Amino acid sequence: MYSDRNPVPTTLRSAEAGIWQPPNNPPEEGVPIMDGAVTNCTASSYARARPRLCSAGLPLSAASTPPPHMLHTDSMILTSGMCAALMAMVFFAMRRIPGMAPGGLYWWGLSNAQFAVASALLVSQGALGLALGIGLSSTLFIAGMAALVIGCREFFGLPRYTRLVGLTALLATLGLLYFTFVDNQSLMRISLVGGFATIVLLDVARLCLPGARERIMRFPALVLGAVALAGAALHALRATQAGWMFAGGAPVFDPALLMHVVRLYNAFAMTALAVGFLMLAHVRLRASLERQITHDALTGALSRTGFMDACDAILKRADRLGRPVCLAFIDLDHFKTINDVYGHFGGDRVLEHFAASTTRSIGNEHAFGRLGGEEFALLYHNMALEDARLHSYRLRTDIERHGCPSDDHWIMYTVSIGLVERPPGESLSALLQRADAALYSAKAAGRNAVSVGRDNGADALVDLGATAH
Ligand SMILES: Nc1nc2c(ncn2[C@@H]2O[C@H](COP(=O)(O)OP(=O)(O)OP(=O)(O)O)[C@@H](O)[C@H]2O)c(=O)[nH]1
Repeated sequence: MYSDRNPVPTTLRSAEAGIWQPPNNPPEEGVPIMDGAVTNCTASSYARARPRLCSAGLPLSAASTPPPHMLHTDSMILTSGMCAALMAMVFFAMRRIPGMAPGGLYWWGLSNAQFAVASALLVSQGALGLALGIGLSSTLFIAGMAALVIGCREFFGLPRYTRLVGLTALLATLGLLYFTFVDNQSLMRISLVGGFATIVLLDVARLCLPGARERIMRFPALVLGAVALAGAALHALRATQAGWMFAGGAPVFDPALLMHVVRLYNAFAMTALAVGFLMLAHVRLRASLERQITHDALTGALSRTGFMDACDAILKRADRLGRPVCLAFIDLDHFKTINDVYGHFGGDRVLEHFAASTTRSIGNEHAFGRLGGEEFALLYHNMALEDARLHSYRLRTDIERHGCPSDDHWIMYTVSIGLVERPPGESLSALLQRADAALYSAKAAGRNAVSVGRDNGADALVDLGATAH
């Protein structure tokens, strides 16, 4: 039935591919949609070809209604545009959560808003004409892609290169406008937009995939990387083929089919990328909230809650493996006086200095936390009493000798430490009480001291510093 003089109508060819294109919504001007005689079908030639649907045995009513098993590209683009609009609202709303503002959310919101408008323009191209339908929607698509990659760079804490990305997007847009209004060349438009999308998606994949190394980011990072890589491959293929055809080469893949696949990909990817970014933002928000609960904001040491949780885990492990555990209760001496002399800010510097010095002096397997004010605790895991006493002694003497650097002077301060070893099976609260009692002894003995508490409740004061009084 079909020949070079009477080629297969687009609807039927697309139907073979499982993709339905409504006959009264012609493909982009000048895009070759058929092999054989009609190699450069325009809207008008498409309109001329339309009656052949009927002569091909397909009634017009059937041709204008998508068969139920096929995909309707315009509906998909419109649906994904609506999803993009919703996602934009979600990103802008999330941005208001404290601490989330510099996480790329503004750019992702902007990008989704641009995709939403671009989708609406794209599906209305029949009614809006070339300028708004193709020109503006492609411009918005380019701008959305630029915002997407800037958001990614900001999220991962890298330089945003806003000017470079913006300049590249501007050049692509100028080329697009030239090949729309000055020299109407759809193949060059496809090349430009596809080339720009390829670069952006490759960069997004390059930025996201390393995030998969972090356990909590693995899933969204892999999803984003895979979607971006697939998109980069598709856009690169279409852009290369369009450039090749512009240079006079014959198409390797069916251009109409490729166009539909890319459009379907874009419709799917807009939502997939937005959901992926949302998952990344959620992971970041969760980690930040967890850190706020488990860590002290001023010193970076574990908070009381974080310390208790870490102690529970360490004690369970120690019981299971039969390992020794010691607990040191540490209090900064005369801290009220430090505040009075150096101000609250000076006192804060001392707290930060002590936490940093202690953290530096212990490994990751021990737990160190700020229990409140100027009180800290250190749980030594897999360390017998003598080693823990030596560490406590060194910590006390280092603090006493070096003090805390401040603007133009040193704030000298000391610490008192109560140390106990845990007999197997002792509860955390009992251990804490004994360490507190040992600390009380160190304070009572004049401060700047390490007091070791014994199992039977007696304290053995083992070391007093030079400045103790
Ligand atoms: N700068 C600063 N001061 C704090 C902070 N939290 C608690 N403080 C102060 O720490 C001081 C603790 O004073 P005290 O409990 O009397 O203890 P002290 O002066 O260290 O005396 P001793 O423990 O007996 O040596 C109080 O003045 C609190 O205001 C903080 O986060 N920053």
